[in-house]
Amino acid sequence: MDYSLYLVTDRSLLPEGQVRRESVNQALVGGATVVQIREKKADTGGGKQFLEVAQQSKSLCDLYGVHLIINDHVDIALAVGAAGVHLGQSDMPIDIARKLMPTGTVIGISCNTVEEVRRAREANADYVGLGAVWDTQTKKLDKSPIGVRGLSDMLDALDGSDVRAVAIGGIKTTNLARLMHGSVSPTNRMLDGVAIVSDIVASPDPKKAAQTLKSIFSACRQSTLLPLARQPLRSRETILDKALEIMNAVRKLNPLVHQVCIEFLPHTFNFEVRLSKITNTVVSTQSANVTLAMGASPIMATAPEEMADLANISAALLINIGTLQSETLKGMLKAGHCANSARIPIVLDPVGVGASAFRKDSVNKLLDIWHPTVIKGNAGELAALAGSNEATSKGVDSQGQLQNPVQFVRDFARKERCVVALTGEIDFISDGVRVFALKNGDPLLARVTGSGCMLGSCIASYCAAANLLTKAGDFLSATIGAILMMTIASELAAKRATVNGPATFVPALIDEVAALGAESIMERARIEQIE
Ligand SMILES: Cc1ncc(COP(=O)(O)OP(=O)(O)O)c(N)n1
Ligand SMILES: Cc1ncsc1CCOP(=O)(O)O
Repeated sequence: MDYSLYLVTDRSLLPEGQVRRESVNQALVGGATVVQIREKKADTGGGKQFLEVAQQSKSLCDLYGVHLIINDHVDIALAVGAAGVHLGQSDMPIDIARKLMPTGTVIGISCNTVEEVRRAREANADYVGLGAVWDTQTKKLDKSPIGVRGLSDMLDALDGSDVRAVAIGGIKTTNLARLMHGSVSPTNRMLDGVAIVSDIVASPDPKKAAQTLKSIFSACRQSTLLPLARQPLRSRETILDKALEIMNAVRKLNPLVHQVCIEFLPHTFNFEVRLSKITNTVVSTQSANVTLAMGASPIMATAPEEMADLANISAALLINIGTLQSETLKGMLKAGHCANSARIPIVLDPVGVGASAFRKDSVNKLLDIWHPTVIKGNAGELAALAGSNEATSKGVDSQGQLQNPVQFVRDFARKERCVVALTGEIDFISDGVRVFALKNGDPLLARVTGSGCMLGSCIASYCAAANLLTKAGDFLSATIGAILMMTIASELAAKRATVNGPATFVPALIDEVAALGAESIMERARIEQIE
């Protein structure tokens, strides 16, 4: 059975003038691969009404060779010869339904926790409906939404089994790509399908809605989600060469602030990058200045209304939560979503995420809606995000150490499916396969506010350039390159005769960023490939 686009019906959501049969018909033309009859209104109207809807749907599905599933009612499934039933946790147990239904019947069950997935597996369910992923208007939820990243552990619990998995709840064309990216398990297990109610049923054009959902689903399964292990492995030298190539490209970016479009002149590599930044207000001048010093062009903007426009003219997005407020959070949600749609890299700097529940909830919300390209943080921040208590945050600073930073950074990158940069005395960077340790940097970096935020700006600028250089940007090299540039610039700045301490260090650092050449990087880079 092909679970990819699993339509769940609900006629109470039909737009005015639309009839149920035609809505299902259009969804089937658009590519729905399974249809589940879930008609709560017909349910309360008695078995006869539900039976009629099920019979009508069965003949329609037969026309398209698509499987029909009945929600909750084994008797109706039997009566219409449906391919299967979908059961809730408080419905008839799977083993009893299995006894009543003919051999080969598909039995699916709703799961909201890893434990429920384990039980479904033991009970030989054919598939699990994982949800609700997000809040939904279609049903009053009695349990909290799982969120995209929660799905990954549930998929992991199915590893090595034939049980298929579909996600349900709040899934729309606008968040499907994030769902597909963010839910992949550490063993590369992906969703087999997505179950949709309102985004198809309530649409004025159910055929188009189904087509769009199906094409996003297929594209995500085929391309973006190539197992990490299949990515080419890279040596230390190759990574450094690539990082230098990106550095050289960044050095040639035109620094004009008023440039509103991206120009790419391949023969000279003299292109202009506009970097859209939602950043904190403590260090925004410094962050803007370091961006300019590198050659990129910053735009500081937070209003949700302008995010779509900015994503179209920006080459990268930096999200820094240093001075997070409810209003800026809305802008961040929208900005990341628009950046994902425009396929520009997003760098997330989760400043002090472990310091308050508001920050933690907010970052989890962000990561449930959009997919970051790079997450950069200190041990306390990344531990808080990964749910580990090995290191903690004191305000925005980190306290305590990670026992095994190499394993931590690799596993976290693998889980989030992005590049992770763990900053500290030694910086560890991983794409989930390779792990690099960088040992550059002057201690003065830790004595001034905003050096981490400036680093976020550098990484975002390098990712912008990497994305412009090749379609599949090399964000691991870009992150390494940016960290090397910033930390080596700090070493050179600290040596300057004019630098007497933290206050004189910051302007010298920005000067060194502006002046730094590839030779200094080659000479000074202390980079080691650990894995
Ligand atoms: C594919 C899929 N997954 C989950 C559900 C929810 O089913 P259930 O828990 O039985 O809740 P109700 O549908 O009865 O509200 C589903 N229907 N389909
Ligand atoms: C039946 C069900 N079970 C969990 S969420 C949900 C409804 C999903 O509807 P929508 O796709 O409109 O969010």
